[in-house]
Amino acid sequence: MIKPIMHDSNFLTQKSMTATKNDQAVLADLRDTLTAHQAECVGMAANMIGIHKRIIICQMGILPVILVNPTIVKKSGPFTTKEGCLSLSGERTTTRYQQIEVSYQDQNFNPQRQQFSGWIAQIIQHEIDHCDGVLI
Ligand SMILES: CSCC[C@H](NC=O)C(=O)O
Repeated sequence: MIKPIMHDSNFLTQKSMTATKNDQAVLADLRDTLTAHQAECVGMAANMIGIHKRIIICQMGILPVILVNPTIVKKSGPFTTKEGCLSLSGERTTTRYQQIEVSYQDQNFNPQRQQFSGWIAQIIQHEIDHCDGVLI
């Protein structure tokens, strides 16, 4: 189901909780909502649609990929950049890392560990920050 986008910074700065298999519906809602906003949005975290669970979705090429309970376990190559966010107005300067290694569960809740770099790594870092209540 397409959900409304949250803009309340009190809500968005709270930390999200560990997701479980009971949160399957959130995965579908994130897919539907990202698809509805794909012209202006490359990634979302569940709290952006009102759910404080650690679930993110990132546009990887044409494929939206879901990462459940993602954690950055390694990072290298810091750089400064500007980002926007569907939940905020304007762009803000932030520090990101070129390369990251992420442990997470996939959409079937199977454990995964994967390296990402460049633009996709940047989107994942932005969305994991959302899970921690950190806004750009
Ligand atoms: C560079 S990461 C930007 C991510 C942002 N989405 C919000 O969480 C967006 O503009 O899609």
